[in-house]
Parts: sequence; structure tokens; C-alpha cells
Amino acid sequence: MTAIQIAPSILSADFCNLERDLNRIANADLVHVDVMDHHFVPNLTMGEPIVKRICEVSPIPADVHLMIEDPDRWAPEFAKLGAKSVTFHMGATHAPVRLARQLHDMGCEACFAVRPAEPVEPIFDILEEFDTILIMTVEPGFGGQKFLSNQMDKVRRLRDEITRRGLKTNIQVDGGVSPKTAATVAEAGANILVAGSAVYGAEDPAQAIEQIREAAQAAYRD
Ligand SMILES: O=C(CO)[C@H](O)[C@H](O)COP(=O)(O)O
Ligand SMILES: [Fe+2]
Repeated sequence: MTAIQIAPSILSADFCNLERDLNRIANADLVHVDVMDHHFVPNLTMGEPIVKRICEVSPIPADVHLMIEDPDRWAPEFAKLGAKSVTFHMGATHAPVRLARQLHDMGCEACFAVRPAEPVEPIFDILEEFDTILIMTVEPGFGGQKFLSNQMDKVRRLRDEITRRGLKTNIQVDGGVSPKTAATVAEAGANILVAGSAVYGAEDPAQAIEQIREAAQAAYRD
């Protein structure tokens, strides 16, 4: 049975207390790190120096979500820093297969992301190249947005294709995931759940992680 993985997004952490907030999510499977560049999305977050320190001090592996232009140029730099996985967007990359293979050669997992208005079907022809497909459940750029339930059909179509072909590809969802929406995304077939505001907005982030995990595990269909 596929284990559900919970990836809190430190976009919702206190940037002046990052190490403290990393230790607060030690029961998570991954720490999700949102890198934004003011071009691909209308927000600017962090770059290599901060991601480097996160990789060094975090008790759990880093899952770097690049919302930047030209990931073909920059994604390998984040793999070099020690990220477990690097995600790049369909709307930003020029050569996704070449980039995925380059990341794999560096010992890093490759994840391909689609925005809400982008179809997932074009990825089917290159599915074997990726460890994970990320279905965005908000428009990328900011934490704390409302969950887009209209993306669940996309998750279902992708899960059906992965199952039909006997692949082990993970499906990640990112945006508006909480203890309330966790069952919906897991029932549709997602097994990696990113949650920012629902974890760091809770009084006890570790408890919020367990609530999301339990709701998702109960609803997941393998
Ligand atoms: O990629 C992202 C935004 O583009 C974030 O990972 C995401 O929004 C997490 O925050 P929340 O759970 O509060 O929606
Ligand atoms: Fe993200």
C-alpha cells in the first residue's frame, strides 16, 4: 500500500525563525520549499543561500518547488544543494525530459507541475521520466488560497493512467490542503499532500500534520 506523505510548506513559517519552525514539523515526510522569482509568479520568496541552509539543518528531506522562469538553467543548482526532489513547471521548462534526466543523474528526484488551467494529458507520453507529478490546487504564487476542487478530475485521470500502466509515480497536490480537504485529494488519488497555512496556522503544527495524514490515509485508494 502506498504511504501517504505530508509535506508542510515553509512559505507559511516565520522566516525569522526558520530553524525553530523546521523542528516543529519533524513528524512530516518532506519539507516543501517554495522558490518564487517575481516573474513566473507575482511573488518573490527565497533562493539558493536559504535553500542551502534549509537542506543543512532540516531533520527531513527538502522538496523544492520552483516557480521560476528558466528552470532548465536553475533546477540543477538546487539539486546540488541536496534537495531530495526538485519540481519545475510545465509552463516554464523548455526540455522537461532532458531536465528530469539531468536531475536523476545528480541523484535528485524530478517532479513536473501543472497549473490549474493546464491539462495533464500532454505529460502521459513522458510519465516514466518523473518520480512525481504535481497538480496545483491553487494558482501558484501565494499561500493561504482557497482549494480548487475542480482539479480533482485531473488527479483521477492521472491516477487511472498511472495504475493502468503499472507505474509507481507519485501524485502531489499543493494549495489549500487542510484536514478538511485531505480526504478529497486522497480519494482522488493524490499521495503527497503539501500544506502550508493549515500546518503553520495551527496551534500545534505537528498535530495538524497528523490530522491531515489520518484523513488522507483513510480515504486513499491504492
Ligand atoms: O506552491 C505554493 C503556492 O504557490 C504553496 O506550496 C502552497 O500555496 C501552500 O500553501 P497553502 O497550503 O497555504 O495553500
Ligand atoms: Fe508549493
